[in-house]
Amino acid sequence: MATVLIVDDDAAMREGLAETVGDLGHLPVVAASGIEALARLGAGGVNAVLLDLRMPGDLDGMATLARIRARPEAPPVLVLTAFASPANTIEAMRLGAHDHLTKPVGRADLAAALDNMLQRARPDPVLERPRPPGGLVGSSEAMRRVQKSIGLVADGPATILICGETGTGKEEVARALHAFSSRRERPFVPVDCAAIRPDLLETELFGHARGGFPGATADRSGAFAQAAGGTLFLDEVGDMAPAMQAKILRVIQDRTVTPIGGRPLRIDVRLVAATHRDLPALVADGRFRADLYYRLAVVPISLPPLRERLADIVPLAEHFLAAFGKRLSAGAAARLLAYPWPGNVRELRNVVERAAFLVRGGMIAPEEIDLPGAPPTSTGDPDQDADLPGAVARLERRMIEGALTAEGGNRTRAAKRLGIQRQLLYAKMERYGLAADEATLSQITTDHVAKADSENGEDSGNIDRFP
Ligand SMILES: Nc1ncnc2c1ncn2[C@@H]1O[C@H](COP(=O)(O)OP(=O)(O)OP(=O)(O)O)[C@@H](O)[C@H]1O
Repeated sequence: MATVLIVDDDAAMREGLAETVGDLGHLPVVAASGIEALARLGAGGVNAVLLDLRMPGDLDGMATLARIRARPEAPPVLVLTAFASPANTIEAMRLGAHDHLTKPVGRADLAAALDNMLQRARPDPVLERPRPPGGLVGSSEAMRRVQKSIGLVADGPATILICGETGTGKEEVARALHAFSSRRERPFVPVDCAAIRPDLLETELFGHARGGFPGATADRSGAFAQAAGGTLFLDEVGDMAPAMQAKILRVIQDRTVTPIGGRPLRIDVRLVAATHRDLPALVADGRFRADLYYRLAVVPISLPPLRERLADIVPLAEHFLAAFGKRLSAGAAARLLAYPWPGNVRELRNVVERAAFLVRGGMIAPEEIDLPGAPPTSTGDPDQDADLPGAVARLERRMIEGALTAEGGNRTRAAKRLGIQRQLLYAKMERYGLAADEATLSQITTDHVAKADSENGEDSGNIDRFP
């Protein structure tokens, strides 16, 4: 049995969590604020902490997390929030959170997280001022995994390899790695290795000395020197010619670069590389050096294509439209959800920005979304749209929202009402961005559901207690 400190300013949530922690065989102790939590920790004996992020007062959840993790022998901290954002996910992981879960947290998820955190604690607290918010939009499971990885590795020295189809946001991830690292005040220098002629790439990366080759009339610093103290982003590294691959490998091994015709310089640069190619396949074909691959892929981060993270489509579109002060209609959102996005986020951005430029009103209608191969069809009433996948997606989303509302947020009963398995309901909620839909779910309180559950005599092992 472990002693688990629950820190939440919401009494109902605190008590609901305490009950579940007790049911799971542990001893819950509660604190209503960060100050109270620190005082309780000072008394000793706490094995793990469940921490709400959004708390009033000077010591909010993030500051409390930093203070807890700065303690000697800090217990592991699981962050729970109804307001997950890319920035607070990355920041919490960077500050040493064991994990970052969005409320509602199901009993099974809580049990698994507690088991896991009680088995191993992460040391190495990092105490620094808050970071700028990242530009990485997305709350799909895949994107949250990426955000957590960024938080875990941003401050370290490891070389990162980001893989993903074109337009999935690899450069955006590289920028977030830099923005959340201790190097953020220093330059972030991107170099697109595929866009620069092979014979010019060496100068571009390493620079040259005056007279280093005919026509070199002055010294020129390369990208490695320009990124000193910061991050060098080598995009499309899979397109690099073999000779250049050998040179980059040498730079990584020796931590020095030699400008053409110049003397070796020691460098302090964090290297982040990206490719849309299948590098292991290129290695197998002998077209990419295996030794360089292993040096680059110390920490691999994989970005799935947008069609596999449907929950990100509407938030991304809204994010791009917000710059124009415009919004998506439900019908337009349904059309975006039904399209496969071969060009990924870049294509989505182009499509919605084109609509924003061309539409005078504040709301983008379905027929104003111009998608390749899908003739715009609408009478203006979303229900009259002729595109079947869009209409089906819209109906499905509406039915799920209706069932969740009717069942007070209880997913087990909502799934029953809809006649589908609970797992399928979860998948669909994720797909339509309903899992993170605060408006729908965060208003439903713990005791409301706990009461409904007890009235219905549900098996508590199957019930999500924290809607
Ligand atoms: N998660 C995200 N949040 C906000 N904007 C994003 C996100 N992902 C991608 N974008 C935007 O989509 C566009 C394409 O992203 P990016 O250039 O990072 O993709 P990429 O994978 O590096 O593309 P390529 O393979 O062509 O180099 C950019 O305008 C970027 O700002």
